Amino acid sequence: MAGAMLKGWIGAGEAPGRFQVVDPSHPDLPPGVNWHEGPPGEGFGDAVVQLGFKPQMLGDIAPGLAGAVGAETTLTSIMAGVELASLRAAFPDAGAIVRVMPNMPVAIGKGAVGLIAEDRAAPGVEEIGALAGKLGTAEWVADEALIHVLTALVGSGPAFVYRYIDALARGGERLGLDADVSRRLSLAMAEGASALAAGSGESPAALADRVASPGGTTRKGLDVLDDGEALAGVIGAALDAATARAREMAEEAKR
Ligand SMILES: NC(=O)C1=CN([C@@H]2O[C@H](COP(=O)(O)OP(=O)(O)OC[C@H]3O[C@@H](n4cnc5c(N)ncnc54)[C@H](OP(=O)(O)O)[C@@H]3O)[C@@H](O)[C@H]2O)C=CC1
Ligand SMILES: O=C(O)[C@@H]1CCC=N1
Repeated sequence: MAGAMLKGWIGAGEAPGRFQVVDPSHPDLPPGVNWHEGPPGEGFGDAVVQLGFKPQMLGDIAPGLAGAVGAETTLTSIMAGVELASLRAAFPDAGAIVRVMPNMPVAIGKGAVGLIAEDRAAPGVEEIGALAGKLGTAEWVADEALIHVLTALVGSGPAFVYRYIDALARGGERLGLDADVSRRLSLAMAEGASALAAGSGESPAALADRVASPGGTTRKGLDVLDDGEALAGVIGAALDAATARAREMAEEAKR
């Protein structure tokens, strides 16, 4: 995920030399990005430090980093579940702390990013919002419980959309289309429908009705999706499950 953000920032015009990656194994990095095996001996100073490893690794990795994170350092974390209080406990000397919840489309500047800060007024926090804005659409929330929801909606969301597109493609194939043709057209349809909705003043719900010509094909299909709130029910249940897992991960990070 952190690599996708790096790609997004460089694609948005940020100089690769601005970025320093700290990772004991040497990852494949875009040309010009700097790599370090460990944190700088003199500390991170006034840099923005983003934690991009798995939440389950916090307990192992934080002790080796915390000494390099001082009051001038702005700390950000993209870890699902790990709450601000857990980050503060692991990095007691950090300056501002911000949680950033991105998703994979940040790599092409089309991300959706949720943010919450320990203190919105702290120095360095506005810069994090501006950096997130370069990756797509960024929104601050004030209640940390909502970051768990955004983890499901925004972070996991692309996977749910990919399942939907895959189901469309498989449906087309079942009805006789060549598999590759069905996949290409399903993707193009989903991309076009999203782009049109994003640029329209109308809600997706209203647009769905506009596609449905009276007595036509779309209404018949919508009737299936809407019957007993079938689609809303299943998507809602997926969001519930993913949000519940984020909350569970928050508890795990406190142990
Ligand atoms: N995948 C997604 O769409 C999203 C993920 N997230 C969050 O992003 C984080 C990463 O997830 P994801 O990218 O899926 O998982 P990955 O396993 O792909 O990424 C983990 C990263 O951590 C690095 N890493 C491992 N050990 C260390 C270490 N000791 N010090 C520094 N870096 C280390 C790995 O580097 P290497 O490969 O070189 O070992 C790798 O780049 C998680 O916290 C997740 O919750 C948030 C939103 C969306
Ligand atoms: O699946 C996960 O836990 C991470 C967080 C959101 C997307 N991927």
